[in-house]
Amino acid sequence: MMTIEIRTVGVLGAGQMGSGIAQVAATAGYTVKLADVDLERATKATSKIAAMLGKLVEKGKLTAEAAEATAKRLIPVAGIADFGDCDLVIEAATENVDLKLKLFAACDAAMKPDALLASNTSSISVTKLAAVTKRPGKVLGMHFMNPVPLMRLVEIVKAVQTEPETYTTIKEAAEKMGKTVVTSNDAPGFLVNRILIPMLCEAMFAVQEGVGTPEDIDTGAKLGLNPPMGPLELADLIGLDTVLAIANVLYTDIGDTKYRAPTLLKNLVRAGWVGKKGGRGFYVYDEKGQKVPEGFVGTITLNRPDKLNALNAELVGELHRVLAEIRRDKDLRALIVTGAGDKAFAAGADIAAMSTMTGPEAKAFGELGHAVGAQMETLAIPVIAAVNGFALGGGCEMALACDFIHASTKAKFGQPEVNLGVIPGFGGTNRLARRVGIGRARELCFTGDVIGAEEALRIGLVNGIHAPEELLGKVKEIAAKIATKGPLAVAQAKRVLLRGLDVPLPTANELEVQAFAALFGSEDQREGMAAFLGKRPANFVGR
Ligand SMILES: CC/C=C\C/C=C/C(=O)SCCNC(=O)CCNC(=O)[C@H](O)C(C)(C)COP(=O)(O)OP(=O)(O)OC[C@H]1O[C@@H](n2cnc3c(N)ncnc32)[C@H](O)[C@@H]1OP(=O)(O)O
Repeated sequence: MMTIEIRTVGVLGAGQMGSGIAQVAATAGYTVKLADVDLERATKATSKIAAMLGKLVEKGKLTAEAAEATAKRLIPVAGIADFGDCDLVIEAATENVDLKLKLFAACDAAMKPDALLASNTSSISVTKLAAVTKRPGKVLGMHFMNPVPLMRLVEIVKAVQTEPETYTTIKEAAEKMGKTVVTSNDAPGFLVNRILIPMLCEAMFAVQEGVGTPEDIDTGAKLGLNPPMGPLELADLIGLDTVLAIANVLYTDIGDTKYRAPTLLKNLVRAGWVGKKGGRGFYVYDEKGQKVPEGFVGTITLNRPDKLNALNAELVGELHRVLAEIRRDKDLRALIVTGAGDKAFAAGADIAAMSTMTGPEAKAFGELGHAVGAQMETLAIPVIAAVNGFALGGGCEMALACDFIHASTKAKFGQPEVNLGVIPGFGGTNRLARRVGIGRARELCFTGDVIGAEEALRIGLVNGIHAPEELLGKVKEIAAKIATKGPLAVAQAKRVLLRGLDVPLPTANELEVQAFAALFGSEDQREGMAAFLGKRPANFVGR
């Protein structure tokens, strides 16, 4: 039987995998039509690939001429309808069986009869995909590894219906793209994921059962077994949603409980912590995809949930002690303050305790709260409030003493002290006025009104609001991002921003100039600028 000669390759899906496949196919000399849900996405991905090629030129791995010719071979298209002249289409959409079946039927309808159709699926039955087409003999699996341009393997998966000529042609195409081919029959997980996914899940079971930390598990695997990355790092790179989808296919199709997904994996995916692409999985990543070192972000939890974390002398005193300890910790780069339970950050100073206080006792209590506020404001590291519920009275005041506030959508803020015949006593009146303006602060303090998260966002009391289950994760991401920056610079920015509030602008500007100059000559200033010029991420040490 005659087989088609491959000149034009269609790639469906312009995400990480599809873009990688388009890049290696174009580099191999094929004309590549790249499609996604719309032309805009395909065009964006094509530009990104061109930029990647540019980087290879800078690194001396590709000539400028070759990069230009490769980029010219990449054509973004509006959709599947543009695949009519393609000799081979490689589908690289999300790992979802219903979606892939739909896309396969649509590709089949749009493509010329003798063209070949491949799926980059990592687990879905290729036989099932072939069966929805009118060309089942011309269908097979072409499973590239991530990142496609760097990974040498392509796993070719033969559907039951795949004709030998289809296999041979695709194998040659994969080899032309610089890949080594292994061949698998159509079975759940094929060859690579049949081995890999249970291994990744086993590492997750070990975390779930408390056998070891993610760091120890990854280090143990790397140094003991010699793969380039640990199983949890790899799971984060693949995407935890993808790992879960494949684990579910293995479990459902093979029917053996040894393939079940760990609850921990399911929960991380439910939380939206899908790994590197989402900024958080087993590890936290900054916007450049760099892993943020653990231990740089601390969390204080106000922990008296049966009283909605109401602040009595014991709790405020403990807070004072812990903050003094944090001040001595040279490793911390950001601090989060939040409340225990799902109802309150802190519903105020403890009314029962205050109800019997004399004037001097109230003064001492107020001064303790002020001392805590001052500690938070003058720490060298940023303090972020993650307000997970009620932040009333003293609770709102504690949040205001933090550098900035993020809140859950069900958070409530207010200074309701006037209802009790008193006024804020932990710095709330003046900090609230500085945060939201004197008029709004007056209204809140005079009426005792309690406002919701949306209103708090609108008036600038909080910087962002998030679904309750996402709040802490989002705040940790922000703290983790700060932890990657120059600690001395962050500390100076915090100091100048705070002190600048209380002095005339010329004095504030003078403070800024002094702080700016003081940073020069520090290791971090030299490192930050050298890293930029060297086109590499900076590694700040806080000196
Ligand atoms: C020197 C002075 C220093 C600083 C000045 C600061 C002053 C203040 O902060 S004054 C307090 C301001 N806060 C308030 O007025 C809020 C009081 N709380 C409430 O209005 C409600 O609890 C709520 C609307 C926040 C929630 O209502 P609900 O969902 O119905 O919960 P409960 O009321 O049943 O609360 C559960 C539990 O927590 C106790 N609790 C709540 N807030 C406080 C508080 N501020 N002080 C002491 N205890 C508090 C509440 O009594 C319940 O306890 P029991 O289950 O034992 O009854």
